[in-house]
Amino acid sequence: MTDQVHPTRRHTALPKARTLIEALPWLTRHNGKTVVIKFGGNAMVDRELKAAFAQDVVFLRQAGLRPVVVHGGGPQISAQLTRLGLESEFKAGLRVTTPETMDVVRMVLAGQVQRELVNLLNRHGPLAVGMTGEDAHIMAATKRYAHIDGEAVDIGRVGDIDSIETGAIQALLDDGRIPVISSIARSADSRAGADGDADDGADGGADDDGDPDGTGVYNVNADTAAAALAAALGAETLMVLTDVEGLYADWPDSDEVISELAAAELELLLPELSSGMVPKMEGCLHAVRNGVRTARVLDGRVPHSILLEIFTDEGIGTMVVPDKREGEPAK
Ligand SMILES: Nc1ncnc2c1ncn2[C@@H]1O[C@H](COP(=O)(O)OP(=O)(O)O)[C@@H](O)[C@H]1O
Ligand SMILES: CC(=O)N[C@@H](CCC(=O)OP(=O)(O)O)C(=O)O
Repeated sequence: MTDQVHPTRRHTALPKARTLIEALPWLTRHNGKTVVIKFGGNAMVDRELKAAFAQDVVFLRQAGLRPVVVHGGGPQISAQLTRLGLESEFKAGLRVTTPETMDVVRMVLAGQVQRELVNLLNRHGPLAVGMTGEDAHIMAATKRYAHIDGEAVDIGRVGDIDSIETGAIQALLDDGRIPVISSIARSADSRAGADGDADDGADGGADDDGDPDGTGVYNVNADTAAAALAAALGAETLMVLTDVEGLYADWPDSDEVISELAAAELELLLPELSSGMVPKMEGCLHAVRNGVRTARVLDGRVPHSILLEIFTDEGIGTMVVPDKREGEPAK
């Protein structure tokens, strides 16, 4: 019998076959499971990287998972504010959001960043559908304060997730689509037929949050939104793609990445964290404490970081796992 495959071709194809086989346990374990992927604005370095991200997400979908994308866009919002001659100010990692800033946040997240990701995903088929948390009442929020030195500081129309309605997202997933969600929420106080105000409307639409138009929308940090969504959807995994390799043990003095930590360990570490890592790690903690099996912080600047995570036995970045209950066997 003659050999059907040329020996050289067989030689080069073998490592590819091995790589695919290596991913089999991960793919089998995650088959039919929901994975929430947060793509941070800082990780969206260039179009090529964003296209590679889109390929990875489509790969997961074609491999039988239910991926949901939540995107950020902090640097993109800041750039647009600068173009408009407006300042960017952050407190405890959260953007101080005036009504004017809120308009820009909404415009950039829903009109620019989300559109680009939907466009890149849909090059692979009619898969992605973009929505904000306002759509179909997906996310409702209440006013969030920045906690600085034990004080609650007013940072405008920044919201904390109050409730999530997963119906629209589940319907899209059931239909084989990839939901792409912008982290904007309606006010939990806004009622059908009301003016979106938490107050009685006697001030002509303004409320205590500085929302003169009474639109009743909140700017939610994208890490916070992704974590809340992962928990509400009962996701298997939350992947947070950012612009560092993971959580550094002693940032900025050292770049030693913490590869794994349990929820209780992370809780102890939280007060020492700064800037963008605060909402990120708070989000990971929230996710694993609310049913998500693992939360990972990955370096989104590395092309195909999602696939690398899957195809690397020990994984990459920082993994947060739930606390092991006494008597529970190791997983
Ligand atoms: N302990 C830490 N480990 C890693 N990064 C940290 C740490 N503390 C603060 N950071 C900062 O957090 C940033 C990531 O958060 P952020 O800028 O909000 O990113 P993204 O846009 O992806 O959400 C890093 O670039 C780094 O400057
Ligand atoms: C309240 C708050 O800070 N909202 C963020 C929303 C976008 C975001 O979180 O984007 P990244 O993930 O790229 O940081 C902001 O206005 O920048």
